[in-house]
Formats: sequence, C-alpha cells, structure tokens
Amino acid sequence: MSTGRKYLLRDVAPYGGDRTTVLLADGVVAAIGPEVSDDDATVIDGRGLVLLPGLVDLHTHLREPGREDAETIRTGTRAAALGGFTAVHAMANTTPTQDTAGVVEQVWRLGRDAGWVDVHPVGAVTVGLEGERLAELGAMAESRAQVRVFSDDGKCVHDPVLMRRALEYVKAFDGVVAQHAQEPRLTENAQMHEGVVSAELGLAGWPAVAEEAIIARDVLLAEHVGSRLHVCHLSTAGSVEIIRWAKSRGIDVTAEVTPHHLILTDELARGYDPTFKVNPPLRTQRDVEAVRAGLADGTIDIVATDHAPHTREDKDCEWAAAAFGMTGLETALSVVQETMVDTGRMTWTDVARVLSEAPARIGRVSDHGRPIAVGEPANLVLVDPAARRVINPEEQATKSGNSPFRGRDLSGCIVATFLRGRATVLDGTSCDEDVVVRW
Ligand SMILES: NC(=O)N[C@@H](CC(=O)O)C(=O)O
Ligand SMILES: [Zn+2]
Ligand SMILES: [Zn+2]
Repeated sequence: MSTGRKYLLRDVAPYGGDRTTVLLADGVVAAIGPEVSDDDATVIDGRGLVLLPGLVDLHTHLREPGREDAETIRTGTRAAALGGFTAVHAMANTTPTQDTAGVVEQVWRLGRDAGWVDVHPVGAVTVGLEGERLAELGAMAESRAQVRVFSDDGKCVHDPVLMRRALEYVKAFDGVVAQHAQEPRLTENAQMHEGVVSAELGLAGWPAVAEEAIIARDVLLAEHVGSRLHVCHLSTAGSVEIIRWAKSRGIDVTAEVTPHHLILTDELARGYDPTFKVNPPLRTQRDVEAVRAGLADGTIDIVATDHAPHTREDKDCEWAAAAFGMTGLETALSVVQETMVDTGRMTWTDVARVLSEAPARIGRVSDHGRPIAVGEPANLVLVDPAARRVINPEEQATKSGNSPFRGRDLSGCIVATFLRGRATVLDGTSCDEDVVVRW
C-alpha cells in the first residue's frame, strides 16, 4: 500500500503547536520527536508549517458517471488532494444515480484507480432521487463501497414518511441520512436568498424558513425513531438555533456549513454573475456571523465543501438559466483559515476537528481523521498559513471554472498531502507520476 518512500517532516508544528519532526514510513507515522532522523528519507523543511490530519470532505460532487464534461473522478480527486484532502464522499446525484450497489461500486473503484484520495460514494435515499421509493440502502451498505452516508442531495427527501423510513432503515448498518433541507413548495423557481436584495433585483426568493422548516421536522423525526441525522450545507441563523436546540435535547444530529456560506453574502447577486448562484443560496451578513459562531461553539460539527463543478455552458448564461453550485475543494482550507483561524475564533486543533476528525466520524471512515501519533496511518496535510495566493480557476485541477473566489487573494497554501505515506502533493504541486495504484 505504500510506495516505500520515506518522508522526514523536519520542524513541523502538529496542530500549530510546538515544533517537532515526524517520520513517515511504510504508510504510517513511524516516529515523532525533535531528534528523529532517517538518512534514507526525503527531507521536507517544515519550519513555519502546520501539520494536520488529512482533510475529509463529507460532501463533494464528482459528477462521474454522467457529467464527465464538468468533472471526472480523476480530476475531482486530484483537486481534492491539492486542497489537502485524503478522503471525500462523492454525492449520489450522478447519471445514473448512485442508487444501486453496482453504481456505488463503480464510483468506489474509479476512485481507487485514480489514487488521489479515498473515495466513499454516498448512496441515494430514493430511487433516481425521485423521492418516491427507497433505494436499495442495505445492498449499497453491504457492497464493496460500504456506503454509510445516504443522501438525495440536490433534492430534499420531502415526504416525511419516506424520511422516517430511511432514518429507521439505516440504523441497521450504523448509517446516516444527510438531508438537503429545502421545502420544495416554498422554493419553487427560487433564484436567490429571499430578502432585501432579491426584492431589489426582482429575483424570486428562497426564504430561510424553507430550510429551517425541514431541519425542524427532521430533528424531531430523528428523535422519534432514535436515528442519526446529518444536515447538509446549513446556511441560516435560524438553522443554527434549531440545531443548537436539538443537540441540547440529546438528539443525534450533526450539521455542516460550506466555506462559501462562511464568507460570502447575497450582496454578490447584484452583479448577476451566476458564479454566485448556489443552493442553498448565499445569505445575509447576519447569517454569516451566525454560522461562524455556530461552527466555533460546536453547534455546527463540520465544514464540507459542497464542491459543485459545472460546465461553462451551464454557468455562462443569464442568472435564471444557470445551474446552482460552485467549486470548493481547492480553496476550502484557505477560507476556513481566513474566517475562523485568522480571526481568532478557532485554533488549528479545531480546524482538524471540523475538517477531518468529525467528518470521518460522521461518515464512519475509520482510517482518516485520526490523531497524529506513532502507528497511525500517514494521512496528513502540511499547510503554510503565512503564504498567500490569488485564485485562478484556470490553474486549478478541477475541470470547471465556477470558483466564487476567482481573482481573490486568499491566505494559506497546501504544501504537501500524504495518503498512506505516499505524497499526492509536494511543494504545492500534485505528484502525477507517483500516483500509481499499489493495492
Ligand atoms: N449546491 C448546489 O448548488 N448544487 C449541487 C446540489 C446540492 O448540493 O444541492 C449540485 O449538484 O450542483
Ligand atoms: Zn444540497
Ligand atoms: Zn451538494
């Protein structure tokens, strides 16, 4: 499983703490300590660099099968590695839908063959994401892909009876239902957040209550059946309040926020640039403050990218005709650093929790999100928090150009990413030749 190559990360700061030296060999963390050395190892000067467990994304759209013009498993996972990820969960809204053991195994296998990160397919909750019949959840759980996260993401499981049955069903294999919380009737034709800006622009609004009503219903359903619920891309102040209340009652719910909802607002719609059209929509500054506070105090468990690549044809058109979604794998850590670390709201230990440990736990991925300790799998990322870069989507590994950060100067760069001790990224560049699968 390992390349046989060894790496000596000299004078790195695990979790941004005291400097030490870390040796990676045989796919694991082989030694840690200020005096550690190894003459055969490739030495990386880690002064000023922060070492974190490899990032885990619970919410990525890789588009394959079906929309390889927007992204492939190979391009999307290379983007993930460049963003510091070692594992991603690939959402089920592909064509065909990831609603059978056959399709999730295909995605899992393509991810393994690409070799950039571990790909964990998400299984659809309902057949074809149509919200009518439960998909074969058990068969997907038992397949080689070992699916534990189920979601109709892109669509809401809006039938409460189906949602209840899904929550009950996944208990048998310790699965979780990840809900895209969008009340369909309240969001018909919705184009952006419903508020002052949508009124001024004359665009149909997506009210906060359309998200909050589903979250409120689902936490009560989860409590009723004693199951695990995960809320995708939570975006409003009211949603944070509901999750806080649910957790105080002991309900087994977790929630995610995207990088873009931590930093961007609905004001960006004023330019009618569809790059900023996303589901759920960018909200107000008050919501941004609330999700930051919720992430800092643990109400929101994780940051997930909701990386949603779209072709130029699907995005370079008038606002109303454009697809919802923005890319995020290659900028996620920078946005979290800027909004949460550089502002003093979180430490790097907190970042490891929200971008690695907690998503691995929610997705039941056992060999990622582990502590940086001797004997643990060497799934790691090395970050230079002092570096800055201007985002140019044309230079990114993702096939799609719909980054909302185009032209923006962001802090923090990924220096290296290691998957089971093999460098997938070195010096901020992907190690293309090294990505030979050894399983
Ligand atoms: N987030 C988006 O705006 N779009 C996602 C679907 C989704 O996450 O709901 C997509 O698949 O493009
Ligand atoms: Zn969604
Ligand atoms: Zn999504």
